[in-house]
Amino acid sequence: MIEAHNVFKYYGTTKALDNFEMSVEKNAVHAIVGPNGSGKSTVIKILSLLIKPDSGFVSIDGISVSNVRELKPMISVVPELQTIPENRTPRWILESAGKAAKLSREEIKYRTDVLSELLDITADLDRKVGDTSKGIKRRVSLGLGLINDASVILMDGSLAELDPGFSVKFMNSLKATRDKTVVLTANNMNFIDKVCDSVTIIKDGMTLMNESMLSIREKIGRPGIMLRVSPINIQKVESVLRHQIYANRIQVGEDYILVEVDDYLHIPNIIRQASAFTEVYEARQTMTSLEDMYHALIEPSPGQ
Ligand SMILES: Nc1ncnc2c1ncn2[C@@H]1O[C@H](COP(=O)(O)OP(=O)(O)OP(=O)(O)O)[C@@H](O)[C@H]1O
Repeated sequence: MIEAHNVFKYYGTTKALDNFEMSVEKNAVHAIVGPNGSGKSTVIKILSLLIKPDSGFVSIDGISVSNVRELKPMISVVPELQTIPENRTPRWILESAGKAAKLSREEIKYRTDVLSELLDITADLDRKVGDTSKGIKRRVSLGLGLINDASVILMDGSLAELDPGFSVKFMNSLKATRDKTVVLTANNMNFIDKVCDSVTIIKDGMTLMNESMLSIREKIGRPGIMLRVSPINIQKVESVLRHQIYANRIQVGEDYILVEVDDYLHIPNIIRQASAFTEVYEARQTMTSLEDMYHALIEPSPGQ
């Protein structure tokens, strides 16, 4: 639904995007992650039709981003916090945006009510934004991004300052509508893992990875167990475990053994075998996370 291929973008002599590639499926929630200055906002600005790529191809629903007039009604960008007027109420702000989007009076009323519920701002609807918390201001900005019911929602850091519980609930409600494609920038891997359908990892304007969470989970989702054990006989335990066909990777420290397996089913066997030779103080399931994968991609290994 959203395609970006061979995209280059310069600001003067600064190369912000360097052969950038991204594919996002229709109605997916997609995260762009990367270090500061890697080009995330530049991608969002191109999709928001605010700037043009220098070369390459970017399209939404098969329509090139150069076709601004056709694409504009399909896209909504969650505005930056500083654009939210402090001396107005959330109700006034949402209703004014509804009028600007040429919605009917009934639609404005309906959408303001629905959004207040979704954003959990009903109690603050008639207070001046300046008298409310930063979180409420954020929620109002999200409301502005949703008021015209566009099919593509762009969020550049728009979920910052919100408590994680709210962000996950909010995104899940958006996903439940099944008629919105959301592209967001975020750096909380736990949040991305919970709500996103796909991820692009970007560094220095280049795509390091563009994949669905499903295929990422297949790659990283190898279960394991961390055993905290007595140092006595630890080598014996290691040698026994290394002979087990289901123990894929074993890491041993002074007082721990970390074993990766194909299936959680094998974990009781591992605990049993370790307990036969040494004392096991703690057994904890582990899983390589999206965060681990991100750091492995972003941070070059020593010698590189
Ligand atoms: N208007 C501009 N003029 C000059 N250089 C710019 C401009 N906007 C961005 N850049 C540069 O382009 C590169 C990519 O910036 P961009 O804002 O897209 O990165 P980002 O990943 O969103 O960063 P952050 O996480 O810090 O917000 C950076 O080197 C940045 O300094």
